[in-house]
Parts: sequence; structure tokens; C-alpha cells
Amino acid sequence: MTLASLLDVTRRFGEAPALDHVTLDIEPGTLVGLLGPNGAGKSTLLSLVAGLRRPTSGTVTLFGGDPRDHRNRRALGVTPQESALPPTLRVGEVIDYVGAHFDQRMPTAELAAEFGLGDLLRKQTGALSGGQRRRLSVALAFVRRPRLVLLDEPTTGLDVDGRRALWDAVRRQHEAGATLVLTSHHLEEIEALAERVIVLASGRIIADDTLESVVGRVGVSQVRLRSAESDRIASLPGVTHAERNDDGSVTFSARDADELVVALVHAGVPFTDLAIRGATLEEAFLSLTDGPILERAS
Ligand SMILES: Nc1ncnc2c1ncn2[C@@H]1O[C@H](COP(=O)(O)OP(=O)(O)OP(=O)(O)O)[C@@H](O)[C@H]1O
Repeated sequence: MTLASLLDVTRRFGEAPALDHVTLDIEPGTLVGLLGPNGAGKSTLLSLVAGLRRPTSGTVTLFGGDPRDHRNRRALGVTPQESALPPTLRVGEVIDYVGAHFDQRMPTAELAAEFGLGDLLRKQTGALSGGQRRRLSVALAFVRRPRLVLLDEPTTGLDVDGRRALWDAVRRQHEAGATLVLTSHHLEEIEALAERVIVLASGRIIADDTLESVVGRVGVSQVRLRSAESDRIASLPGVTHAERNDDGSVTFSARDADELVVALVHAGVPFTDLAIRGATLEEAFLSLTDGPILERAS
């Protein structure tokens, strides 16, 4: 059975849609990465699945029912992007408090050990570091042994070691049977965890595929140069995007920068001021949209 689904879902805040005709199913056993730049609609999507918001149009289901009905949320674990913890309660008390709401729960010591909180059980949450607080917030999503877990940017504020430790814990929970959907800006994080990657941009799904396939598509380089024949370069094989810069140069996204330069030389296209670098994630997203377009007139 599909655990959660969105069918032609649009959610507006005022005029602009935060989600724009989105359709997707979350199947059991998957670890789904929701990737997209700021404002792409990732948190909005999670809040709809968690029943915190209603779609403007379309249908959202959770465990086959309406996510706004609390009975349908029993097997759901959520860590929002920001969460508050009662500062005077100890870590162990917070876990016990949340766990007390559920019949099937992970014992406090087990959960704490799993998320590297074992030595902090007696510490008040107000005395935790930002990273420790984040780890606790993520751990709380797992207390009830949920079937589906939504994690909104789970590793924000964690250092490199903390991030890796959390990735390991998330992986173990997934292996133990949890289906997970997590959002991230970081391709690296999605690469470390996800099996399926959904890329959102401006409220729309621009890619929904296996990790290998999406990483292959966003693994592009940026080739910047000046040429009187930019349109010809934009039509060369391997060029996925082209954008004119204010200084008159053009930046081309290409799967293989070396191949593009060789092709330029072979085609006898004149160019100067060549510079090559890896694409930022933002640029990689752009390269997922339709074909090369020279967007700005010089
Ligand atoms: N409560 C709200 N009121 C008005 N606009 C909102 C509200 N929540 C979200 N939006 C808008 O909806 C769009 C999508 O926001 P959302 O938070 O879902 O994006 P996101 O991909 O999670 O971004 P980020 O990576 O920055 O968290 C943005 O343009 C945002 O400004």
C-alpha cells in the first residue's frame, strides 16, 4: 500500500503557488530525498503530508486517509525544520514524555544510544548545544517506531561528524523498516542517503528518479567564455543550459566540460576568456529544466 500520496496538489499562499500541480506516491520501504533550492516548496509538501496544512486543490492521503485526521497520523514521525524543546526538561524526560503517547515505542535508552544522546539523558534540553538539540529533535520522530518519517533538513546546524552520525542512524532506522522522506539543499546529503530523489523547483517536480539517474543529470560543469557565436555553442551536443552574463560572456552548462572545449575547437568556433568550474547545486537545478536557452540579451 502507498503510504502517502499527492494527486495534482496545488498549495497557494496568496497568489504564487508554493506547490504547483504536484503528483507523487511514497511507497513503503523507500528513502526519498526531496531536493530543491530555498522556497522550492519542500517544507510545504511535508506539511501537507503531515496534515498541518490543507491543499488549495488536489488530494493528499496518508496511510490511505486524510492526514488532517489524527488517527491517520499515528504511524507518522515528523521532525520539522525548527522545533522547540521545553528548556527545563531533561533529555530523558522529553523522550519519555513523547513516548508516553504511544503503545509501541522505542525504549528511551535504546533511542538515545541510537542517536548519540546516551551521555546526555540527564541534561536539561536548555543546556544542549544546537547540534545536540537537533539530534534530539530528529530522534523524537522515531520514538513511536513510525512507518513513515518526514525529516525537514535534519542535519541543519550539525558539524561534519554530527551529520555523518545522524546519517548512520537514519540509515539504520530505514534498514529496520522505516520509510523516510527527507529534505535537503545539499546534494551530498541526498547522495549519502536517498534511493529516490525528487527535485522541486518553484513548486514543481522537475525530476523524480533514482539517485544514480538524478546525480548523473545534475553532475554538470560550467564553461564560461566569450564568443560571437554563442547560439551555435548552445546547440552543441552535451550543452544543457546557457546563460548570458552582464559582462557579455556566456556560461554554458555541460555534462563534460573537456568534451565541450574539444567540440568547440573541432567546430572552429572562435572564443576567448575560457573558464571552467563545477556547477553549484543551483546551476545544476537549472540544467534540469528544458534544454539550453540564452536567457538575457547582451
Ligand atoms: N506560511 C506562509 N505564508 C506565506 N508564504 C509561504 C508560507 N509558507 C511558505 N510560503 C512560501 O511558499 C514557498 C515555498 O516555501 P517552502 O518553505 O515550502 O520552501 P522550501 O523548499 O522548504 O524552502 P527552504 O529550503 O528555504 O526551507 C516560498 O515562496 C515561501 O515564501
